[in-house]
Amino acid sequence: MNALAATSRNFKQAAKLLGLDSKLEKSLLIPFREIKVECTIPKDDGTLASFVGFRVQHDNARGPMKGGIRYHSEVDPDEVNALAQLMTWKTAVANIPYGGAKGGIGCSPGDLSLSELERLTRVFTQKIHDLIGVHTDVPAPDMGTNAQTMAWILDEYSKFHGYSPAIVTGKPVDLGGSLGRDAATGRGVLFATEALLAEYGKGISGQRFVIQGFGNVGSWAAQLITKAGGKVVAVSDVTGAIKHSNGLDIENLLKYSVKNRGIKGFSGGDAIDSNSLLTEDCDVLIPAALGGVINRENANDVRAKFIIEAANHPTDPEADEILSKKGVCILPDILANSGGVTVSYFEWVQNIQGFMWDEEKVNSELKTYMTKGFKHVKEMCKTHNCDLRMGAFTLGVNRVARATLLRGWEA
Ligand SMILES: NC(=O)C1=CN([C@@H]2O[C@H](COP(=O)(O)OP(=O)(O)OC[C@H]3O[C@@H](n4cnc5c(N)ncnc54)[C@H](O)[C@@H]3O)[C@@H](O)[C@H]2O)C=CC1
Ligand SMILES: O=C(O)CCC(=O)C(=O)O
Repeated sequence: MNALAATSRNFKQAAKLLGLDSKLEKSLLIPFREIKVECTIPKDDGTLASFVGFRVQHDNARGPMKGGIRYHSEVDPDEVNALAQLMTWKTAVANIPYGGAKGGIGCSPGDLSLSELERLTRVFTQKIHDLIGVHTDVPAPDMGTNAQTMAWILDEYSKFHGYSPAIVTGKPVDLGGSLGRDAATGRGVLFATEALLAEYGKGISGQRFVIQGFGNVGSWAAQLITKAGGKVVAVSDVTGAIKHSNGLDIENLLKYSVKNRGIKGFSGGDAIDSNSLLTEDCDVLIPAALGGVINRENANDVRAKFIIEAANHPTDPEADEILSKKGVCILPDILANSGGVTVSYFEWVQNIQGFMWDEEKVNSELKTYMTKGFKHVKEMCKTHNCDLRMGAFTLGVNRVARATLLRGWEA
């Protein structure tokens, strides 16, 4: 099932549980605005290369639209649409004053030089600068983009609108980025996992984790879980997968992967087939890369007892049903990975106030938001007698629906 069909299906199920009016349901599903732009750049060798960039602004009932920008070869309009919709429900679950948006450019960032990436980012910003804004739509990093990408957007946007650090979050600390944003999604994953395991009388310590993806989210999650006493027994990235039943040395794996642009060839474990990573024996599985990776093809073979969705929409609805029958507990993306956008919110607040927080305050506020989010989701599970995914969807959709009704429609 494609990402948009899957996300819309979850939304519709939540709308049904909430008894939403059908016209309101329809209006919440349709994106506010979909932008598609052509981005042509000269390559370093003088030839031209053309790419297509997207920004989908899904909903702004609760505040400025917010969401990352992805650079990946598989970026397509349906996927960006689904990811924008997920951002709307995610910001509502986190209870931060934002709506949802997402952007992307269909490209392979690993095949572009730094200066080509800079030109591409600047051209994309030129094409969308009058449709984003500090109080309308605030981009951030996602797969294939990082703090440097945000710095280029900030600089290009500021040429048109004057110096505007709050136009993006996840930017370098030297340009007004927040301390703790880099680690925030992984740290939020840790806090959410702790909250979930505590329900089962368990802690991080002693649990065996498998993590798919070793980029920003996966590598931070791995480091923080290890520090908290968990054992990361297998990891994969786009270059390969590696396993060590006594726990991988994450610090050395990170050093190796930075130096070698991937984990392939790391000698501190056994190489395994990337396709088998998700079905490795473990207590907790953390997909932290692409969407749709847990599906009807492999769901039956998943051996984890818990799945923490650090990636966006890693689990297909068909897999959801299979896993539920197997008794696997899934902490859904719109709660599990909301730490990133939550600290993005803290960054935006700091930029607007012109006052920087120390890292301790960022991390402790993040813990408060993640713990509250988990508690509110559990309350919705009780009210609607549903699983955590529907608990999170009903919480998010209900908050957005209430804001929409309160604002009303122009006569
Ligand atoms: N960066 C952030 O703050 C947030 C990211 N997310 C989600 O987390 C996921 C990961 O994002 P980032 O870590 O930021 O991206 P990233 O670009 O920093 O890292 C992505 C990782 O996934 C790996 N990967 C790509 N294809 C793979 C494959 N076929 N098999 C295994 N690994 C593969 C890459 O090698 C890399 O290690 C995405 O789904 C993103 O939407 C969600 C919330 C916030
Ligand atoms: O930090 C943000 O604004 C958005 C992060 C993001 O794209 C996501 O949560 O999927």
